Amino acid sequence: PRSNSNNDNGQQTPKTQLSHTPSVRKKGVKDFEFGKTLGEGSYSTVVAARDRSNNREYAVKILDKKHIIKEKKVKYVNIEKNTLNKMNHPGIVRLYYTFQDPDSLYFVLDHAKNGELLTFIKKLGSFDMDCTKFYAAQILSAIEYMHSQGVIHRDLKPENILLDDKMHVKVTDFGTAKILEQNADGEEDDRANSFVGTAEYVSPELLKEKAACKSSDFWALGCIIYQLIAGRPPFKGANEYRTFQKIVNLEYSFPDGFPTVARDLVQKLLVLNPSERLGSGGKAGVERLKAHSFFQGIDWDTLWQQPAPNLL
Ligand SMILES: NC(=O)c1nn(CC2CCNCC2)c2c1CCc1cnc(N=C3C=CCC=C3)nc1-2
Repeated sequence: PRSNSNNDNGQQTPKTQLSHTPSVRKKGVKDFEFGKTLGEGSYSTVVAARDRSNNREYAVKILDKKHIIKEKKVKYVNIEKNTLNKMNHPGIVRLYYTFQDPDSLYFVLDHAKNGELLTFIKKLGSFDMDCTKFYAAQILSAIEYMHSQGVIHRDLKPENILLDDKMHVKVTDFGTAKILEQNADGEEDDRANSFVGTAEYVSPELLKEKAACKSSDFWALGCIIYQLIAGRPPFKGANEYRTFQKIVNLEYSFPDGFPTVARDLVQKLLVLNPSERLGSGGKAGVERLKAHSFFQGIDWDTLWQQPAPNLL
């Protein structure tokens, strides 16, 4: 969590505002030189941008106010901003500050220059075990942190796992995340009933009970580890309905040559009952997952300081 002296600009304002201290000016569109479009959503566009004052590169998410209101997405936009504001971890895209103009909201975020993990899976076909272990460990480290902040991502997939200039993981797209503390009174979150993630990575409990839980992110991790090695996700039908059927019936198989230790881990993550999934059961559950022999050799304390293994 940021120190509470940070203003909207994410900049430190001196605790005692001395009279001669210049007031911190809010950034605006004119402070940036916008470049290529990185992605488009139904009510947002993400554009690479350079801050003219310090030449720093960002990804600026531009949200159209009229569209947000028309599509009744105000709640999602607030969830995304509140979630990102809570996050302070090397494996999660950082929100530096926000500003607005009459038509749009602007979220100034980390720019992950190497794009989506999916691009590298497609380019390479599959990852070797060292690369798979490193990226699975970084994704798990980011999930562990998110959960410690009471946040479930709910839509983890190789398209939302970005890679920065050091080829380290940057998880993004928290627009459909669930903040657990919002249901302090234990009320079922109505969004849990409406939102379903991306077909290939959605957990059986989200399909059957419409109840996302932390364990749903571990299910997605199992699908991603399988895909890093096999080059394709474990559950893929001719259409979304067929994919959902495969998931709830746990209908998948390992290709020949799938490493045994990875097979054992995936089998312990792709478990229909979320409470029996490896990783579930709070901190102790995550520690059991991190201790799995698949992660042998991973130093969790220095993981984010290590150079990424060479993918190519
Ligand atoms: N929805 C978002 O918040 C978001 N969307 N993108 C681009 C998407 C493209 C499709 N797959 C998911 C990401 C971003 C962000 C956060 C902030 C963010 C930071 N860096 C990048 N970098 C990219 C570099 C090359 C290609 C795509 C993205 N992208 C984003």
